[in-house]
Amino acid sequence: MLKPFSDLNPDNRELGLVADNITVTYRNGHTALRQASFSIPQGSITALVGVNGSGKSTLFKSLMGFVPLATGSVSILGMSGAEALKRNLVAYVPQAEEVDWNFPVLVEDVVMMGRYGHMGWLRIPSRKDHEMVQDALERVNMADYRKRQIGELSGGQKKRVFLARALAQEGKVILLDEPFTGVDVKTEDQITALLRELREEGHVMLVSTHNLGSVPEFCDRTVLINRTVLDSGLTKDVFTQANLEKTFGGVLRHFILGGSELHDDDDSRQVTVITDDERPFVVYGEADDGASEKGKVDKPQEARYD
Ligand SMILES: Nc1ncnc2c1ncn2[C@@H]1O[C@H](COP(=O)(O)OP(=O)(O)OP(=O)(O)O)[C@@H](O)[C@H]1O
Repeated sequence: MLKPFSDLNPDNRELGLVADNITVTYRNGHTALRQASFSIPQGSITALVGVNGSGKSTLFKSLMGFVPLATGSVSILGMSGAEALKRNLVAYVPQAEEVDWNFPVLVEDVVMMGRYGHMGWLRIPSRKDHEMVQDALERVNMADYRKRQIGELSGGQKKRVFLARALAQEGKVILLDEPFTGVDVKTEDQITALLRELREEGHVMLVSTHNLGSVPEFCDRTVLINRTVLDSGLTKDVFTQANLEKTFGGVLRHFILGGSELHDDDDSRQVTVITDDERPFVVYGEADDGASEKGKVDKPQEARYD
């Protein structure tokens, strides 16, 4: 079990993650994020949603201190971003493409890397470090794989190992860059169940995803991004059809099923399927009904491309 937030100043327990007016310009002069601001409280899961190249990974890198800020600041659990990173409070689960899977390292060694910040400079693991690694692997159901080479695992298993590394680190803020890409539905469900548990324990999670259908299912908050923050807040307020169309523009696939394709009577209701090519976001109701039922479908069949 992870430690409670007892080591934090009691005045700061409510504060989660605040990005205030942050701008990131890469060395080639490209500004990937401009004046982006949002805030999320503790005990929440926030979806980070935007098209390819909209700056999601750049935002994660700026929160991790991997790229410098041209403007603005980051505050984490009431302290500066730099202080929170120094105190090992922020854990990062990278995109699969960012990891060199040919590097010969065992699963348990990857998870032990999460403990480095808790060890002395000789990096000799203590009994507690070994216990934390074992607990973390058990929590993601990967304990049986701990002596396996990381490169030999499936995509979903690798994701779970990196999630275990974040747990072993005891990060209070966990940044997950596309944790569901290349993952089957069972693993996705396991990961979302774990994220829900971590939310109950008060963690702050920011999850980038193209899996639009899963956002209303488990993310209580949403940040919409396209080189800046377009909107942020509670998912029920922000994750609307109109906002998604604004965020994705023409990139999104958009199907509408209605009339005789859906009903054998004169029912006027229709199903709107919005997809970024992973699991779609489905809106059911009258044509202009913003308060429609929302859910997921695995595969839109016989859909008319709109
Ligand atoms: N190291 C870099 N140097 C210069 N430009 C970069 C660098 N990394 C990313 N970019 C550019 O910044 C923009 C944002 O990229 P980023 O990787 O943050 O997008 P993303 O939203 O994570 O995309 P995806 O959904 O494809 O993962 C893109 O135009 C990208 O080409």
